[in-house]
Amino acid sequence: MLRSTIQASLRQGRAQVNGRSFSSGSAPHRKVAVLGAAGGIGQPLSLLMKLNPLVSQLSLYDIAGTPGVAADVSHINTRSEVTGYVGEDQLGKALEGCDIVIIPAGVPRKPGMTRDDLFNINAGIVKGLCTAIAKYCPNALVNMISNPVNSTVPIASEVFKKAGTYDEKRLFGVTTLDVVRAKTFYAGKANVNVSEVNVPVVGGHAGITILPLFSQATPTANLSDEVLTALTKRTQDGGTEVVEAKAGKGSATLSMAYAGALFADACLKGLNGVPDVVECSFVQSSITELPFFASKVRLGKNGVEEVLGLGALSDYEKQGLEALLPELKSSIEKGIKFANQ
Ligand SMILES: NC(=O)c1ccc[n+]([C@@H]2O[C@H](COP(=O)([O-])OP(=O)(O)OC[C@H]3O[C@@H](n4cnc5c(N)ncnc54)[C@H](O)[C@@H]3O)[C@@H](O)[C@H]2O)c1
Ligand SMILES: O=C(O)C[C@H](O)C(=O)O
Repeated sequence: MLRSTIQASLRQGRAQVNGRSFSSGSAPHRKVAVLGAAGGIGQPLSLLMKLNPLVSQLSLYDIAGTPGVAADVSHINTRSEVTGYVGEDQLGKALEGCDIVIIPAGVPRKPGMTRDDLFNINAGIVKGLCTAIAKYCPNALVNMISNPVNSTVPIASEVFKKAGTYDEKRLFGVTTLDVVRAKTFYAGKANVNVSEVNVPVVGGHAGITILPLFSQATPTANLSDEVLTALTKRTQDGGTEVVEAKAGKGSATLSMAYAGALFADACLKGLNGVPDVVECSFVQSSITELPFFASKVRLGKNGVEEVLGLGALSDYEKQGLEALLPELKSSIEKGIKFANQ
């Protein structure tokens, strides 16, 4: 995964693509943009994308502060060329020719807020950025990090539909942090090596809409119902745990940058033809009655290659699925309505 790719890059300047090893210079050209690159997530995410040998051009955009971030990151002796863009006038140049656009632009939560409380500010930011994506890089894969993801992804889809550029295979809500948390918390309770753990997390990205499927976790462990309930709640409240610990100074940034870099790396591998790249993501879906849903997704040369089903659920998980559908439905509808106002 990302860690081994980075290690390979640092040691040898080589990248693995589709089972073949390229020197960094001969891996396919890939331009990646980070929108919101000077922020709490944006800065460490820009650093991690600079370390990824699959990226040849790294475009860092924000409304302020990007020249400094770009100058700093650009001194790292890895493959990609870094350019900073600041202000709306430069957004087009930042986006032109992008293969992947990662969006962590927008305000984070403070204690006592829900992700939906961010809607009023972030919905407009996302709408503006997606309008520009439709114009300047309509074929890019979009990795949406800005909250509330359950609404910002539907907003993006409507903006792209209106522009005539919507391709459901290319739009992703980034839910990787939920998977990262579920793996970490599970490994602690199951007493297994965290690097070997896999746990699908489905649904959406807010409170009870986050549904970790610990019944499918590997390596298997015989955990009591009480422990499984506690693990589920901790995963659902992981973001709030960080918001409260930061006490008014924002939400998860470092773990999110890690998760965002993992997901972008998976998208790059898919684009480059690496087989069997599977990650959970909030995408257009028909596996439930809702138009968007997070589940395992197989990534390929055009983005989403296959949305995988939920698999067998425990009774507890079935109840969780029933309980999350109304909230997720209303968040999706809120995003769609906003985009069409
Ligand atoms: N999907 C997830 O799992 C996840 C995890 C953590 C945080 N988030 C979300 O990510 C977002 C960013 O969080 P953060 O901690 O980095 O916030 P931050 O305030 O530290 O950074 C946000 C950045 O966005 C920039 N920005 C604002 N408007 C912009 C615009 N129109 N164009 C480009 N850039 C713009 C700001 O200048 C700032 O640099 C929040 O909405 C947060 O809730 C999502
Ligand atoms: O919790 C938040 O507001 C940020 C993010 O969605 C997270 O899960 O950490």
